[in-house]
Amino acid sequence: MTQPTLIDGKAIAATVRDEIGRRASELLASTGKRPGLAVVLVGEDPASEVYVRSKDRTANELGFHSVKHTLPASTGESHLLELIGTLNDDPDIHGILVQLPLPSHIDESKVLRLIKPEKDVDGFHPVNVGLLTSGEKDHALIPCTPHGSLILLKRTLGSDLSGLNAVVVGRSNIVGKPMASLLLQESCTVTVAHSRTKDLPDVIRAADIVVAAVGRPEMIRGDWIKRGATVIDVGINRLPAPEKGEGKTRLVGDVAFRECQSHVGAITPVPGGVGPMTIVMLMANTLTAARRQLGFPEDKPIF
Ligand SMILES: Nc1nc2c(c(=O)[nH]1)N[C@@H](CN(C=O)c1ccc(C(=O)N[C@@H](CCC(=O)O)C(=O)O)cc1)CN2
Ligand SMILES: [Mg+2]
Repeated sequence: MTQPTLIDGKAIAATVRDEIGRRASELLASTGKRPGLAVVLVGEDPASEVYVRSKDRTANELGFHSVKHTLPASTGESHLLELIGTLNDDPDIHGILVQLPLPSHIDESKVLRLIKPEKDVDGFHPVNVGLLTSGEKDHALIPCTPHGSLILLKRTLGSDLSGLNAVVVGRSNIVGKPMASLLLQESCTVTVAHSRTKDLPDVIRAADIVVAAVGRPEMIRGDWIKRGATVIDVGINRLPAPEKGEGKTRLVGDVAFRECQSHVGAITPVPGGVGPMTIVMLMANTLTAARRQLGFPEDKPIF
């Protein structure tokens, strides 16, 4: 049994992060300014708290100006909108991120639409979505998880993905749809599969590239994946793990990892695959946003 290539998201994220650090230092030397990031968390979801802490810490480690706004779950929508307005007007803040999900009494799309598109480092504003889907991605801010996933694919398969059959499983605004747009722009033949797709195993069996973003633990079985395919598992599902002790949990992806090992070409682990890329691409977007706002846009996108 040949071992598949394990796509090491942690190691690849570290190289991207080094490059961001270098470019942030250059920016500081030429403008006296640091990229500024504001991260907003509403509520006490433990996973969101971990992600927000990690974003704030990474920004600080890179020498960015970083502010964290932690608001109680009872925060009213108008209060959150007011905070976004203040951050939109703050010249030291180049990137604004509102951690999702928001509490159910807040209209998520209303909040995301208020963020200035040039500060929308999540790439969720309709202006950025439009730029990405209309083939103007060099002027957009691209959602972090799909952008990071594309970098993992290119580091694994090389920069030319044209003609490959890609199946994206999941049609969310934050992963599935932007991932499909990115792969289409790489001239892949793209299929977006979802909960209503007929004969899902057979659809996936045709794929050279599988991007799994369904949010259902190990839903995609090993025998659905063709020999030699590259698998990007975006799923992060926390399951009880009593074998590790009382109350303990373990993380699994959307793909049954062990069933794939005998025949896939390359696969991302969970954890340690796509997750670390999400955080680092947020830093890349913050740097890009800062350069544009300070009048130093890159000649071409950094990544
Ligand atoms: N505003 C946003 N909200 C959310 C996003 C997003 O991109 N923007 N994505 C997810 C959560 N997320 C970042 O916010 C995120 C998820 C996972 C990881 C990560 O590094 N995962 C690790 C495992 C971590 C663990 O042990 O729990 C890994 O996969 O190795 C980073 C960021 C939803 N919300
Ligand atoms: Mg994400």
